[in-house]
Amino acid sequence: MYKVALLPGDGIGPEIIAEAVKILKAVGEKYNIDFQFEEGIVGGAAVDAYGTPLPDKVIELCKSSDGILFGAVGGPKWDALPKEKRPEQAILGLRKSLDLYANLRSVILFKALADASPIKREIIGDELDIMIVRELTGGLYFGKPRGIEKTADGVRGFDTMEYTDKEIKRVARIAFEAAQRRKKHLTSVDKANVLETSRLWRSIVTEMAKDYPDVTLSHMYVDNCSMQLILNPRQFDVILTENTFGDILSDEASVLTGSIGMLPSASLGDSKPYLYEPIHGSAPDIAGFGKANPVACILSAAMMLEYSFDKKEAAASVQNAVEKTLNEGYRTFDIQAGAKKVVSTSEMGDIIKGYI
Ligand SMILES: NC(=O)c1ccc[n+]([C@@H]2O[C@H](COP(=O)([O-])OP(=O)(O)OC[C@H]3O[C@@H](n4cnc5c(N)ncnc54)[C@H](O)[C@@H]3O)[C@@H](O)[C@H]2O)c1
Ligand SMILES: CC(C)[C@H](C(=O)O)[C@@H](O)C(=O)O
Ligand SMILES: [Mg+2]
Repeated sequence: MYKVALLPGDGIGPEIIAEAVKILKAVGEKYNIDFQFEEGIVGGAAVDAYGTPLPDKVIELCKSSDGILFGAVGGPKWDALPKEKRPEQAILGLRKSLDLYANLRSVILFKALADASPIKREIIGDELDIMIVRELTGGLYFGKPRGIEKTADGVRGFDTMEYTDKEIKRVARIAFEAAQRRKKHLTSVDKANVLETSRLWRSIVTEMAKDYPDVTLSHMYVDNCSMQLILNPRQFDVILTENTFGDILSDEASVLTGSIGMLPSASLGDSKPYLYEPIHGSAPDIAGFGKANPVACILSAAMMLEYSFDKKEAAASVQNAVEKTLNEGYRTFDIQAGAKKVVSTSEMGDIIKGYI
């Protein structure tokens, strides 16, 4: 029996979580896996209900679970709140309090979606499989001091970008090991021509490469990487980068696959529970219309089957069901190119479920 904490959040969060649960239940029946689901209120919904985006009882629920499936948080309703009350604190707080320092963002182009990508076919090819390993609990997101303060002649806003050797080593180890299981090529992305944290990052990653002689390591500046992802995406296997760069590069990389609604992620640490979430946000512009693509959330659930429960066959069945659905021409509105039929969020979930 696996206890799964469901944290739907705001906007399209509840819509996509409902589809992922549908798929997990179907997988459970087929592969004889028992799930016990328990829901927690986070983000703007929790601000409205409890006055805080991440209630203590949700952290307790997560700590007592075997896996956490997170939807998305945020929206215009809560944008003017002070930082501690913003819905985004829910996901930032969970990552930090569970020490989930490595975020694996899987960038896979399904063959059927090659025409949904705005990148020319000859550049993107038929298949694309990049793994972005994003550091998740350090850098600008959590560095101190930070703030906004009055000065003699105006106002000053400041953030701190910081990394320790230990923080760099632990996430780099995960990236080297991921490369070992894949095509054995690691690109470490930094801004070592300007930033001190990047210079430390580069020297540590270079030193560590000696322990992974089967992995080819290269370094790339982040500005060049943002260009190379569009110019020649097939050069990449595993990309390792710090928190802010990884946030930006992964949204960019998602476009290669046709839509940000296709990209799942797994947030891992030294101990379980791990957390799984699509890389996209709460998409307030389409929330409530049944237009959200549930695939990123469904594939996040598949990552949970693999990384938290070691159910590789069940995880592969979800991946295959998504592939069959796309091959049959079913599409949500964000990936319409080549569609035989454009379907709603819940119809997409039903069709995928049918192929489990
Ligand atoms: N992990 C999270 O909870 C998370 C991640 C990113 C942004 N956010 C928050 O979400 C809110 C909206 O942010 P944003 O608009 O910058 O980013 P977003 O990812 O929510 O949306 C960007 C664009 O992508 C589209 N999109 C996103 N997911 C989609 C899906 N599954 N199917 C189809 N289209 C999809 C949206 O409609 C929108 O046009 C903000 O409050 C932001 O802070 C939360
Ligand atoms: C909502 C926000 C805090 C979050 C981040 O910046 O990490 C999101 O953009 C993401 O990519 O998961
Ligand atoms: Mg982001």
